Amino acid sequence: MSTNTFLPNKSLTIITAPFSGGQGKSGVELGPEYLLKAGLEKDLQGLGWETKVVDAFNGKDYEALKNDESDVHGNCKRPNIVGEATKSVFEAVKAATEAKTLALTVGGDHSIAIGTVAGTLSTYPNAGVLWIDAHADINTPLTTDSGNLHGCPVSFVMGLDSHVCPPELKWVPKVLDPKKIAYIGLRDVDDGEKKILKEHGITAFSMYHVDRYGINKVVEMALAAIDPTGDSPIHLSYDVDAIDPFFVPATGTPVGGGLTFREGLFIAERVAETGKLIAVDIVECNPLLATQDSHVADTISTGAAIARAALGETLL
Ligand SMILES: NC(=[NH2+])NCCC[C@H](N)C(=O)O
Ligand SMILES: [Mn+2]
Ligand SMILES: [Mn+2]
Repeated sequence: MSTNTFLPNKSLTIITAPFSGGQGKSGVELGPEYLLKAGLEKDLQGLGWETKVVDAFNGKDYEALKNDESDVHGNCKRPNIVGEATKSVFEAVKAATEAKTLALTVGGDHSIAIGTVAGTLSTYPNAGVLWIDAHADINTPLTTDSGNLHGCPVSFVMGLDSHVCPPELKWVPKVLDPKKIAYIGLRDVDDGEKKILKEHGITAFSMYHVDRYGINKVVEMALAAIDPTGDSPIHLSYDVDAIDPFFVPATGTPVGGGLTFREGLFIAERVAETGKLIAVDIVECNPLLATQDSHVADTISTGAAIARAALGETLL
């Protein structure tokens, strides 16, 4: 029995997506390995979930392909491997959700959410997306300054500036309605992204709003925005850099002034409580960016704690 509206059983597919091609730094592909080594699967079984681990890439190693200098299209870096890897992630999430299991995808950088969000929406077209992040990740091939595709996943699933979409990403279904996403934790949003958020009327709560209203009110407002009628499944896409670098130091694009550890966990706890969560992404843990040993343990244990909270761990 499950207390989840959309799942007949507490059945979970853990999808590993060891991918770093959405940005330049090595190490974020080790996220899944570190989280699993820390006991994530056992912990989730302990919460009553029947688990299965699936490698989205079937053993294919994208790291060796990362240095191909010809893999560029306009401003976008490595569209070829991002296109291929995210397509595999899409298939894995689609299969997991179609099989009526909850899809927990462990990254990897946030570009993999091109595949996770598209996969979720293919099974549940009216799903709402909660995007927890310091960044909006809604740059398009035209607005991106860095060229890193982990800064662009939301724009691809929305189909923004699709006339300049790299050929390798043309497979991405343009399925995300701007009304069906809400952000929490923003504090480093590029000018072009601010314009997009405004133009499309996208619900976005920055750290200012967290301070202004408190995390509880912000989560309520975010949930109400993506699911006004109360019957949408929820996809939680969680970039660990939403949480302050004091707690999560080992991540590629840390930004100060973030969520506290408790605020970060509360979001996951509250989403679990809705009984409507059908997919989770945990991304951007990069153990190689630690400058002291405790940084790895802090970052990985926070990522694991978010996953456990989202899957029903409570304090009492
Ligand atoms: N998933 C992330 N950590 N994204 C960071 C993106 C940073 C910046 N806005 C960019 O587009 O490059
Ligand atoms: Mn981020
Ligand atoms: Mn992100």
